[in-house]
Amino acid sequence: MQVSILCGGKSSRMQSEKGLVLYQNKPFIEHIIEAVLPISSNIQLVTNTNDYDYLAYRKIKDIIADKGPLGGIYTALVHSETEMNLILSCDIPLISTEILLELIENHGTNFDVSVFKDNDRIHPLIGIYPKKILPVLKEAIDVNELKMMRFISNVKHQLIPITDAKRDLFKNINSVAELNELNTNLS
Ligand SMILES: Nc1nc2c(ncn2[C@@H]2O[C@H](COP(=O)(O)OP(=O)(O)OP(=O)(O)O)[C@@H](O)[C@H]2O)c(=O)[nH]1
Ligand SMILES: [Mg+2]
Repeated sequence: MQVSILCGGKSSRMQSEKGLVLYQNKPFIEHIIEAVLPISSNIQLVTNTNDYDYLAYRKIKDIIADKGPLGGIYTALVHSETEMNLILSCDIPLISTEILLELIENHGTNFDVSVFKDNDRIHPLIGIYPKKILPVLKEAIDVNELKMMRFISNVKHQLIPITDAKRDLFKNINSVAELNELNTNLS
């Protein structure tokens, strides 16, 4: 299974490349790769900068620039060699192999997209996406309808519930304040 990590955002809240900020002295991206490796070493990073060149995984640039995570997923799927794809954002340093396996194992074959849902929200950037949804993604980009939630509602999708106890694993860290809190509370 192809795994794609989206590293193409503007990091405007973090103000430095989000995938490379440190949690427990290790860049976020390396935490994520570590969680992924027991599942697949077929990893590609969707990034528009050279900041990730030190990592020995394939880097690909957004085919259509500035289309947000949806555009990143589009690029990931165009380059993917497998029908089924695990898509991850670069700002989830607490993600674990176990929870990713839970997603993969619960992905029903009669659904196209599978994403986690907790009590508050859906997590579209920890998800299973098939190559066959590429035309739907392209259409969304063409009409500039870039909201992930809107996109998901337009495809056959499965919401996989997660318990409150596991919620922290999904924490996405967007700002310096959130990063400081993470490093203070959880290290
Ligand atoms: N490839 C690609 N990934 C993107 C793009 N925009 C956002 N992402 C990724 O999508 C995930 C979630 O995006 P955001 O939380 O909005 O990240 P961001 O845009 O870098 O940060 P903000 O500027 O603070 O919103 C992160 O992994 C980003 O790297 C894009 O245009 N291209
Ligand atoms: Mg953003």
